[in-house]
Amino acid sequence: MKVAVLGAAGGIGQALALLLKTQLPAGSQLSLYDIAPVTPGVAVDLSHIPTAVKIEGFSGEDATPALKGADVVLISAGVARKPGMDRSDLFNVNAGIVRNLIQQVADTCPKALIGVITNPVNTTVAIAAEVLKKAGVYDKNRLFGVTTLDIIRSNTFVAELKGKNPEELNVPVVGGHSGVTILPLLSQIPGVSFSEQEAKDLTKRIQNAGTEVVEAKAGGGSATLSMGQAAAKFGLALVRALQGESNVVECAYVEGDGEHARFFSQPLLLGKNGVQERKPIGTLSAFEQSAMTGMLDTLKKDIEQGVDFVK
Ligand SMILES: NC(=O)c1ccc[n+]([C@@H]2O[C@H](COP(=O)([O-])OP(=O)(O)OC[C@H]3O[C@@H](n4cnc5c(N)ncnc54)[C@H](O)[C@@H]3O)[C@@H](O)[C@H]2O)c1
Ligand SMILES: O=C(O)C[C@H](O)C(=O)O
Repeated sequence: MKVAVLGAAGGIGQALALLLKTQLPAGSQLSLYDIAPVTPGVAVDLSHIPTAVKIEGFSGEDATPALKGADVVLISAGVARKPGMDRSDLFNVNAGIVRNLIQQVADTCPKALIGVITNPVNTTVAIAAEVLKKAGVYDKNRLFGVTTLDIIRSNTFVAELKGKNPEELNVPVVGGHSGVTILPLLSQIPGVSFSEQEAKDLTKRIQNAGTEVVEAKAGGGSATLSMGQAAAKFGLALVRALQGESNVVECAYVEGDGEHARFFSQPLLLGKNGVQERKPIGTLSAFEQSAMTGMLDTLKKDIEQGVDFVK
């Protein structure tokens, strides 16, 4: 099993690489790539950790050596937000970066499962899909926008509010990954209930959690460590599914049947070929239903922007 991390010298990339070096199954290969010249050094540093995971690092303009034979590709290359910015403000720089890297994935490891972390995820995943389509290798079951951070944040915040063990919670979060498009389904948590006001306030906190970190870091970037953990959780789930483990279910932003929007985050059963089954999002509360209706225009515009960029 080979996992490639693109953007591996960055805040997320280094945290993710550390977690993968220590948690990938024995015998796996971990390949790091970033334009930053330090990347081979990051790999040397991690190589001294005594696990049976072989690691190598590459830098420069060409990601091909890192991508050769990759089964899973996780992409966090790109710029991060500063206070006062929306995720959509990252489009101008990150759209081109994602287009270029996905083109290299299409050329080198077209069958890999791809997890896009780079923001704005609502749009960069649409860019990735269109690039893969143009290259004739698009499989909608193999391309994911990584929204796991919204789930782990929801688990944490719900646990804090309700005195629960966060590790026993798994809050489904559907929609997209920015502002109002992030919709935690708080009504579906077994054994936990919320007043109308609690549900409203908590939903808002989850939607603004990225901004909470951006403001706290005061110009020093956005979430990197919690995102490293989230990306590792998602990447390891893909690996477990590829290895034949059953009942691997994670929420992620994928192309579905278009019932709500072309791309939509929902619970997915993962298998050897990526998405094995798109699970229904279940019954929504009146508040969630209205939030869902309210987000769709924004989400569809975000997707359209990505499609237009590649046209
Ligand atoms: N999906 C999510 O939930 C989520 C969460 C947090 C951050 N993000 C996004 O992840 C991205 C990375 O965040 P970060 O904090 O790691 O940023 P960072 O600046 O710390 O790291 C980004 C890395 O990308 C590299 N890079 C830039 N252009 C590249 C290219 N063309 N090819 C290869 N590497 C390139 C840089 O050298 C840098 O090492 C941002 O877009 C951020 O908004 C997404
Ligand atoms: O908020 C950001 O810009 C980064 C990321 O999408 C997050 O949710 O923390």
